[in-house]
Formats: sequence, structure tokens, C-alpha cells
Amino acid sequence: MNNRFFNLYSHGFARVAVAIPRCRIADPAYNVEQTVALARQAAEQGAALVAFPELGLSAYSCDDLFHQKALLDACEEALAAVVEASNTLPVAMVVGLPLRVNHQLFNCAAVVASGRVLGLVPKSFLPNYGEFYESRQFSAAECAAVDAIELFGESVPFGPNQVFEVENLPLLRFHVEICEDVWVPVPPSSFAAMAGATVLVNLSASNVLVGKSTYRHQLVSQQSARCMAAYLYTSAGRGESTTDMAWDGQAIIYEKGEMLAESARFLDESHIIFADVDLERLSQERMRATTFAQSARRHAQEVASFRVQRVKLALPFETTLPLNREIERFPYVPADRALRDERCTEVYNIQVQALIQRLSSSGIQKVVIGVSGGLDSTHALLVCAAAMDRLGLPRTNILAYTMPGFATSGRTLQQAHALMEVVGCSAKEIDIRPSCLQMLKDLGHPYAEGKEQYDVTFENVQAGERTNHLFRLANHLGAIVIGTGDLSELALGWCTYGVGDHMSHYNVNASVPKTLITHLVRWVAETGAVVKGGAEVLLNVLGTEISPELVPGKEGDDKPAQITESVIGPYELQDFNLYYILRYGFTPSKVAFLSYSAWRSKNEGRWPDEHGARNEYELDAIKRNLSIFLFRFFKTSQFKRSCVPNGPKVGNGGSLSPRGDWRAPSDSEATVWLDDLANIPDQQ
Ligand SMILES: Nc1ncnc2c1ncn2[C@@H]1O[C@H](COP(=O)(O)OP(=O)(O)OC[C@H]2O[C@@H]([n+]3cccc(C(=O)O)c3)[C@H](O)[C@@H]2O)[C@@H](O)[C@H]1O
Ligand SMILES: Nc1ncnc2c1ncn2[C@@H]1O[C@H](COP(=O)(O)OP(=O)(O)OP(=O)(O)O)[C@@H](O)[C@H]1O
Ligand SMILES: NC(=O)CC[C@H](N)C(=O)O
Repeated sequence: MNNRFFNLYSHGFARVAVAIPRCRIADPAYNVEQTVALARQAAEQGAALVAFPELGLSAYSCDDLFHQKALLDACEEALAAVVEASNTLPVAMVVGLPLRVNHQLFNCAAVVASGRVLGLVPKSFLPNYGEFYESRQFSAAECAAVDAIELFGESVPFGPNQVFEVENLPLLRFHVEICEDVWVPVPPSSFAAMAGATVLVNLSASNVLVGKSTYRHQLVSQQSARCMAAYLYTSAGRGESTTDMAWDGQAIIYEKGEMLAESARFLDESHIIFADVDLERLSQERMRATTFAQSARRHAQEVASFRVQRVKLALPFETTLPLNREIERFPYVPADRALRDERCTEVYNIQVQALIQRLSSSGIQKVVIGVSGGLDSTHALLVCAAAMDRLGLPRTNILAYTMPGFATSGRTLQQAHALMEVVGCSAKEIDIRPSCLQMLKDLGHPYAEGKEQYDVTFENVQAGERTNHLFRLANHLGAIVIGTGDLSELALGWCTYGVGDHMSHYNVNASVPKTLITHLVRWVAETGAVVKGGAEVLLNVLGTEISPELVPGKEGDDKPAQITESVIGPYELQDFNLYYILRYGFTPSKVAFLSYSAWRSKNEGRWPDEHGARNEYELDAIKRNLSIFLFRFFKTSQFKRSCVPNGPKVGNGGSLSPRGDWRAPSDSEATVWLDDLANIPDQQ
């Protein structure tokens, strides 16, 4: 078995931990015991990094006891014990202690790994207001006159501007700051991020006050977002002095503005939280947002002052280590109900606003749309209806046509009529078969002579005739043609080029993926937004097998002969692939690992609650469908995307417009992506 594939470290992730030991004031021997026990837990879980609270080896609330030699000596002994333990624990530890340097006392973080102190980081900003008196006992980092000290017989780098790199996991580069450091207008970690740190660690004490927990979340969320980094936050807990303050022991981990883990607060015992941080995603984000580098250039002097300390860790690279992080099945559709409702409202608003602007600026008040009774045209029709309402125009200004061809089923035809009626648009039916037959005759196609040759020409003649009718109707009636093709179809090249459903005057669906369209239509059915009393017909549309209906089924069979997803793969998998490849540029093997984490069992993870069929996929199915995606996306479909109609970008998952999000050559090879499939085992 290929264990490496099933190991999160193989895919640019790192497991990190934040630990909050129960402490005793001025009792380093006790505190180090608790600390090492938690570090052991972190190592057992395969974590590469674990952070402990500010001044954790002594306790934060020692006040003037910090000037007692016995306590300071004991803290150094405790640090030596941490170093000793690190010989057998393959995890980098960041612990807090008071440290004497040149007759001054510093509030320090010690970074310990592989039997060494890699570096010592003094606190830059000492709070001395309100309940804090740190300047009474400590000196700030800038007061230090040295950049290294002798400790345990070795020279150890000393200073705030240090980045620690795990050599055999080079994306893991971390920086350490201490509590108040992140509360100032420009925290030291901002410069560290620009100097290449992907993980920012904060050792805090932070007494608890009402509202403080929320504020810490805001700080950490913002700092991680702005720095495009992970942020690990500790605070002191049970055992600190309550003479004048109280402590809640809050641990939180964020990644680029998103919370990954949070501890309970006010616990009596030691506790630890873990998160699997996607370092590769952070690296990709920084590469894309080139203003990150511009900011680094503006602060070049400070950024250049960072020193890098390196260490190798004996991490569990070869074992199975599955991801312990929620990967949503539907990257475009949040499982959380409230978030989903918010997203649906927002997407409609964006699409409607975009169409309104186009109609207003062109001075055109009517739209032409082909209504098939399928999902995409249903959604586009709903957007048109909402736009007409907002413009104060009658819905009869939507000139909707259903155009049965050789393979249109009774079910979709009936659905199309029911839909147009419930929307209240102007509704007509045009039989395209005579004009298609004429074209097939002109082409000399065998179907014109009664032969059952259902090839791509046969298919595209129908798609083309529909488009031809729609454009000429638009000329004739003073309207624009509204496109319906969605993002997923464009990704896979699943549309008829040029004279076909590829073209329109304005495509409201251009950047909406199929899985989201499904939810938008369901949302309208549930909420009664846009169409009152339309639930039944919308649910029927949702319950219809997705098919282009271009090839007739068997005589008397009302089922479509073409099932789209049996050709191009399940949309739920292809949308997953699309999101991670388009948005983050991940390798196919990483996408497969994520997809496997999300889709391997229908009984794990959250589902959008009203979701219909619940599927699960084995690794071979994930790999097979990914292969279809890669070939179609990279090798055969870009020419269709190089010229697409105008249409709004709706989400950060990206659009495929060559004018915006996706510029790519139409004649590229797909080899590098297809070759990477070899890194995916066929079985779990
Ligand atoms: N790299 C390239 N650069 C420029 N042109 C290129 C090209 N590769 C092919 N071509 C040309 O393009 C043609 C292929 O493109 P195209 O004419 O579109 O035809 P094609 O992609 O072969 O067929 C359209 C497919 O989309 C499906 N479809 C159509 C309509 C709606 C839906 C739906 O469910 O939504 C699905 C339909 O079932 C069919 O399988 C080739 O015959 C060739 O002439
Ligand atoms: N019978 C039809 N009558 C009118 N327009 C049609 C018909 N079939 C297809 N079209 C037009 O061509 C577009 C593409 O067809 P396709 O079958 O891909 O879309 P759909 O049925 O709306 O959605 P989906 O692809 O999700 O089933 C439709 O959205 C519609 O605008
Ligand atoms: N230890 C500290 O630096 C505490 C100060 C910080 N503002 C807090 O309350 O979290």
C-alpha cells in the first residue's frame, strides 16, 4: 500500500497544536512536567509544532517574584528539561519563560527541537497599562544589546526577528511573538510573514474579561488573513493567580481568516487542540496576490533583518496519517444552512444586478431565452424574472421559447411549459425539427435519409438551430439572448461551440457551477423567492436526470439516451476538482487526497441537510473522474473558453472568462497533470 498518499504531510499540510497546561505559580518543576506531557501528546498525534502560553514555565502572574534568583534559576532548569525531552519527541515546541541576559530580564519564547534551543525570542511590546505592569520587571526586545547568548554551553540566537524552518518540511516556517505584540497597530508577525513565515505563533497570557474572547478571535482572524498565514494563539489558564485577574485558557488556530480549531474555555485541566494547516494553499495565495510582495518591498529593510534557524524533525512521513480537517463535499455550496442561505441571496443579487446593468446600458428592455425544462435554463429564467421585477418591467418582456427537437422528452417539454407559466413570462413553442432536417439534408447527413446516425453533427445541428432561432428572434423582437451555460460545463467543454449553447449576448450563469445552480433552484423552491407557488415545478426540474437531450432514446422509452454524468463524470466530483485546480492550482494527487477525504464515506462529514441523493466514492472512481476532468479541462476545452460571452463573476471559486480569471493557451498539453495521476493509488 502506498502509505505516503494517505499522509497529510505529502500534500502540503502540517499538523500543529496549541497546548494549555494546568500551571502552578512559581513552580517550574511542576509546570515543565505538564508541558512535556502535552508535548508528548502532540508528538503522538504526529504534530510538527506545539505552542505553550507566555511565561508558562514560571506562570505569568509571578509579579515581583520574577526578580527572585531561585525562580529564575529554576526556570532555566525547566527549559533544560524541555530540551532533554525534545531528544525523543519529534515536534518543535515553543515555551515561555523569564530569561536573564546581560543583567536584564526578558519575557521570552524558547523554540526547542531535536535536543536544541533553536532560538530565543524576547517580547517586543510590554503592556504597562490597566492591569499590566510588565515594564516593572522586564525589558523590551529592543533593549537587548546582543543577538545571541550562551545557553547550556551553546550559542543561541536571541532577538525578535527570527524565522524557524523545518528543513524537511520547507513550507513550515514559523515566527513567534508574545501576547501584546499582536495587539499593536503593526505586529512583528506582519514583517515575519513578509519574510516568509507561513505560521505565526503567539504565546499569550491574557487575563479574561467580558468580550475579550470575541476580540481575540477578531485579532487572530484578521492577522492570519492579512498575513496569508496560519495563526496559533495560546493563553494562560487554570492555576494563574486570581489576586486581581482571572484566566480562561483559550486556544485558537486560524488559517487565512478561517477558524480551524478552538478550545473550550475555563477548563480545570490541561488541554490541547490540533489543526491541519494547508501550507501549500497559503503559498499559492501569496503567489497569486502579488501585492503581498509589493508590501514586502516597501518594508525591505525590516524584512531583510530576519534570520532563519533550521531544524530537521523525525516526522511521521511514511505512515498513514489522514487529514483531520473538514473538507466540504461541495466547495461552492456551504453545508451550514445559514451560510448557504446567505450565499444564495448574494449570488442572485449579483446575477440580477449584472443583468440589470446590461439591459439599462444597452437601452434594451426585453430578453430572449431558450427554456428546456432543465436546470440551467430554469435558473437563468428565474434571474431574468427577478431582474424584470427590479427594473419595474413586466415579466412578459421575457420572451421564452421552448424548442423541442428529435430527443426532447415529454417530461422536460411539460416542465418547460409549466415553468414558463408559473414565472409569468411570454411563452412560445417552436418545433426545430423541420429546420434541423433541412440542415441535415443540406449536409448530406444520413439521418435525413432515415438512418439512425446519432453523431456529434446530429447533436450540434439541434443545439445550433436553437441558438440560431434565439439570435434571430432577438433581432426581430428587439431583445438580447440570455445565455444559460454554467461554469462546470465551460470547464469540461460540455457545450456546442459558436453556433450553439456556447454563445449568447449575455450569460448570467457563466461563473455559477452546476452544484450551486442545483442549490439555488432548490432554495427558490423552498423560500418562494421569485416565483410564488412554483415549488412543485422546480422540484420536478431538480428531480430530472441531467441530459442535453440531443440523441433520441429507444422507441416508447421516455428516458434520455444521453446521461450527461455518465460521459463527463458526476458534477459533484467535477465541481470539487474544478474548485481546487482553478482556485489554488493544486496537483491532481492533492486534489484526489482532498476529494477522498471529503467523499469516501457518505456517513462522515456534514451534508447540506436537504440534499437529495447522498453518494460516496472510492479512490478508483475519484481517480477515473479526475482523469476525465484533467483531459477535458487542460487539453480539449480551452478554445471554447477563449471566447465566451460577457457575464458576471459571482464567487472566489473563480470564473473562466479569458478577460478575467483564467487566461490560458488553447493548445496546451495536459501531460504534467495526467502524469501526476500515477501518484494516486487505485485502492485505499
Ligand atoms: N483546440 C481547438 N481549437 C479550435 N477549434 C477546435 C479545437 N478543438 C476542436 N475544435 C473544433 O471544435 C469542434 C468541437 O467543438 P463542438 O462543435 O462544440 O463539438 P463537441 O465539443 O465535439 O460537441 C459538443 C458536445 O457538447 C455536448 N453538449 C452540447 C450542448 C449542450 C450540452 C449540455 O448538456 O449542456 C452538451 C454534446 O452532447 C456534445 O457531446 C471540432 O469539431 C473542431 O471543429
Ligand atoms: N428543448 C429546448 N428548448 C429550448 N431551449 C433549449 C432546449 N434544449 C436546450 N435548450 C437551450 O440550450 C441550453 C443548453 O441545453 P442543456 O440541455 O445543456 O441545458 P439545460 O437543460 O437548461 O440544463 P442542464 O444542462 O443542466 O440540463 C438550455 O439551457 C436552453 O437554453
Ligand atoms: N500578556 C499580555 O501581553 C497581555 C496584554 C494583552 N493585551 C491581553 O490582554 O491579551
